[in-house]
Amino acid sequence: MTEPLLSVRGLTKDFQVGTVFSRRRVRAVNDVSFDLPAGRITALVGESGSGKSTIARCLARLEQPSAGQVLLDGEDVLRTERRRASRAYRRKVQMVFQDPFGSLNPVHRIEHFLTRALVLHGHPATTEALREVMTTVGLTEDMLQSYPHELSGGQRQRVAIARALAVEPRLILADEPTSMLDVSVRVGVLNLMRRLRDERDIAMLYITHDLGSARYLADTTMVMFAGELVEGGDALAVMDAPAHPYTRLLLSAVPDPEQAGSYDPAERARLREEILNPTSCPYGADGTCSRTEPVRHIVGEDQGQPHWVRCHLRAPASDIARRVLKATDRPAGEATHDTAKDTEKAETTAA
Ligand SMILES: Nc1ncnc2c1ncn2[C@@H]1O[C@H](COP(=O)(O)OP(=O)(O)OP(=O)(O)O)[C@@H](O)[C@H]1O
Repeated sequence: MTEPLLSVRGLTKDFQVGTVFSRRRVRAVNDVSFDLPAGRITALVGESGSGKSTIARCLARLEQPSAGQVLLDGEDVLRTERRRASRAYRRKVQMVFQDPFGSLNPVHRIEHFLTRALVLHGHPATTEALREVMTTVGLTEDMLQSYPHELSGGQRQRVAIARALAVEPRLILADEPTSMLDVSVRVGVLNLMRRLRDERDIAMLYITHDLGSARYLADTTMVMFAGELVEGGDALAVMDAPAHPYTRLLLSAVPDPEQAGSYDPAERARLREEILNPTSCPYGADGTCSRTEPVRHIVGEDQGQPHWVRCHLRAPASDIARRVLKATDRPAGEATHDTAKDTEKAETTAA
């Protein structure tokens, strides 16, 4: 088995919120570990506020993790580049933001964004280089002279991907890259990501709350709930045989176009009840999962689709590690990220 390109170990992120008089800590990400192999798309799915963007922002070094390791090619960059990421790290790990409108400054032509990315990372911004990167993302060379408002949302997101690609990254962190796009152009961006994986061996972390697109695009899927990873593995295995009550709840919201009546509000209500009901799901009010951490174990072997889940309900009794967790705040409130500022920070804070 080949080494993963990037490994995350025990990643934890706390935010301080509130006023000077009522400071409190919000744990947005708690002890998360996973690998991102080259040439694979890994989807990170979960509802709003579950901590997906915080993970991406920690990996892009826009946020400083509170604890954990981020190993790029086996080297813990949080130790070796403690204060801020090196230029080499930023070149290898690029981020594409959700908002294709906010991430491109309207006063500049497209050529400016790509030239700037190339120059910042030490590549000559030749006409040939610009043409190549535009062609790769399915845009024409004449669009280099356009302003962002002259392009469609889908085209703008392709420019954002082109900007990331210009520096020849090995990992792209794509945070809801299609959620602001019209359905008709979404699939084009998803297909572009797939092509980049296949042709350039790029690793991708695809963050989404759209399970349909995760199923369409991803090789591996990880499910995030309240700051923790609860289930993961082969994308089809997770989607076809979800083991965690929360994954089943998420999937129950996705209608199957080939199956009439597949969106069943009564079934969805039952699943929600299963999560909230202390006798059926320890994530509920009896708090088993907040007192003792469920260990990862494998499910679905009997159906030939093994993947992992962290759930007391699914654990054989012998598997349950009775490790007492520190009391942690659960995520609350809304994140306020400014895409334009983030883009600028991601570009310019290279050491
Ligand atoms: N800068 C911040 N300051 C305080 N709390 C934050 C900050 N950024 C995120 N959070 C909190 O951390 C939690 C996780 O937020 P995050 O944006 O990572 O979730 P998400 O799963 O990406 O949601 P969405 O899909 O809505 O973007 C939320 O409760 C959020 O309010």
